[in-house]
Amino acid sequence: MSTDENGRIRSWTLTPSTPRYSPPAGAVDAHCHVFGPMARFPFSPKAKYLPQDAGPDALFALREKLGFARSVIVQASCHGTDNAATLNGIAVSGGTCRGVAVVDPAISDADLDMLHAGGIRGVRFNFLKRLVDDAPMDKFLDIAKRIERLGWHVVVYFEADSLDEMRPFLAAIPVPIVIDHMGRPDVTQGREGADMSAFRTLLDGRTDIWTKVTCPDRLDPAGAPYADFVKAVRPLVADYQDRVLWGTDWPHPNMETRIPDDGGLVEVIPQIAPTAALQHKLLVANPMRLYWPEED
Ligand SMILES: O=C(O)/C=C(\CC(=O)C(=O)O)C(=O)O
Repeated sequence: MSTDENGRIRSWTLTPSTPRYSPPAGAVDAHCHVFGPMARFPFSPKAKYLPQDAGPDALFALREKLGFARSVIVQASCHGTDNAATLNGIAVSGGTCRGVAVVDPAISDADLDMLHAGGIRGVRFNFLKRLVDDAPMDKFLDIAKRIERLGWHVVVYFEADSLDEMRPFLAAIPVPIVIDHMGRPDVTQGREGADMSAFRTLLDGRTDIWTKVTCPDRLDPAGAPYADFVKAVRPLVADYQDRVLWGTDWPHPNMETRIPDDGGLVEVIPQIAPTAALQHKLLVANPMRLYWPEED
């Protein structure tokens, strides 16, 4: 763990390995964040963690090293509902980033339009109590209805033990849904364990629910090379191949005691998506359809 003299935490490695696996041309990292830089983009007073700066330059350097061409910057809870840092990351990317915002339920239509012009293509609803103080389903549903005209989707972050209470809420959302990190299943239960089975039932209920097959570092307690994650997730990628996304999750918020090697995370890709066709869907075709539909 690295904490600086101001108590700001670094949850990412400064020396990632170069992966042996090379992603296909045009690969998209569909889940990453930027933190600050704080001097320009202060953190929210409600932030549950205070990270060191992890701005667009560091994101782009890592992306280059890992062999990715584009990124989807997901607004992290430490920036609250002020999306300025995310918009800045998109603005300086020369068209190679799009984003997912977190918005105040009272946001105006004009401000939603501004977010769209800035490259935002979805809104994130975070239900993790350790990250946010409240998650009002009725207000989230209202936002989900209001973003339909923009062609956006929602990204929902919850943990496996709350899946049942999420079902009616998810069923009422009128736009495509992307579930972060498969709703955080216990991957040690295996491919047919209770968590994975419940999650598959959710995916089977609607063809426009997508998921990010991300975060072996968060989900597999044994750590690299993440054997349980691979065993549980590979069948999911095969069975739902047109609605899976992959991302680094850099700079790995709250992972300061178990900082992953980003190169090692990339090595997991060919294990969960073992053919070139699956890799192309996971890393190029699927994220392009969702985030750059005009190029599809
Ligand atoms: O980045 C992630 O995917 C996961 C996070 C952080 C997060 O979501 C946030 O700060 O908004 C987590 O589990 O702590």
